[in-house]
Amino acid sequence: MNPVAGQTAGRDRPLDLFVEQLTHIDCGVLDTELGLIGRTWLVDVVLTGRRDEHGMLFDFGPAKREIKAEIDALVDHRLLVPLRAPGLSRHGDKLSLTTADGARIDYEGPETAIATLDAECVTPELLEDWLTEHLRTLLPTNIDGLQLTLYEESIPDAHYHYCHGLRTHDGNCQRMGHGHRCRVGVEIDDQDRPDIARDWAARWQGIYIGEQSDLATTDDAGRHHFAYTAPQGNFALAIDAARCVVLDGPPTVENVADHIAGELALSHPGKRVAVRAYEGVGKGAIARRGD
Ligand SMILES: Nc1nc2c(c(=O)[nH]1)N=C([C@H](O)[C@H](O)COP(=O)(O)OP(=O)(O)OP(=O)(O)O)CN2
Repeated sequence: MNPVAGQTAGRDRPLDLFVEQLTHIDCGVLDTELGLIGRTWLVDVVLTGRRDEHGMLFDFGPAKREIKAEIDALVDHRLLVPLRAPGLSRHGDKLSLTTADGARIDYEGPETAIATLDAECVTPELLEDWLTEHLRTLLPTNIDGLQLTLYEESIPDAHYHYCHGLRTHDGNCQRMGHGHRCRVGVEIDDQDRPDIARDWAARWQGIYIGEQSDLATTDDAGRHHFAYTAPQGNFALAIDAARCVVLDGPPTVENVADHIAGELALSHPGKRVAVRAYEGVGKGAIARRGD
């Protein structure tokens, strides 16, 4: 058979196009069991369809750009709210969650900072289905299948989850209550110390990192009330003070790394301390003391 004619005829055969780690979703999640928890999910995408006249299902350039942009717009740097979660109530911009252990979290933020889902609990599987429904309309007509897979970065050792908001950030990081799942590494006198990193990570599961100047008050129930106004709107959060770390400056990853290094320098006097803190996947800051 003429090979060119064969390729043209073969265009009717469906096949899959995949993009691994097309994007990362960094978000906060309200959860009846866990309270406010920072999450980072990697996203793989598989498209199923038939080749067009260029021999492609969907040019990687626009495919990656358009799908990532839509996922970012829908959930990245937002607080994900499962509207049927036990203990959750919503009045306008105000959300309140009483967790399974009786702690109460109050949150207020503009519509652009949250994503509401008709669910009791936010899971990667639920988000895969929800995002798939929203993304279908973007796809060219030669594509009839879309499969998203959300999963956590494989981190063999220490990692923690936190939420925060960077009031002065000109992008979506200004949204209070978005979060991350991050690895952390510690060296003392140039020796890797996974045991110390693990101890630190164990204390930082599900924390909120705030800035002192955004801490308006602490109430009689022991909750910190953070509040600020950023370009996207007014944000407020009331949450158990025991789940908060309050920094002198903005909760950037540089300041987080420096905070951990400072604490470790106090408990390891005379030693060289290095902390490698991540923010989500593949990026972060290294802070050193005692050099
Ligand atoms: N030097 C720093 N820059 C930024 C910090 C920081 O701590 N130090 N933090 C942020 C935000 O908190 C944000 O959560 C991280 O943003 P990023 O992952 O870059 O977000 P994007 O969605 O824009 O990037 P993608 O590559 O699309 O995931 C911002 N900057």
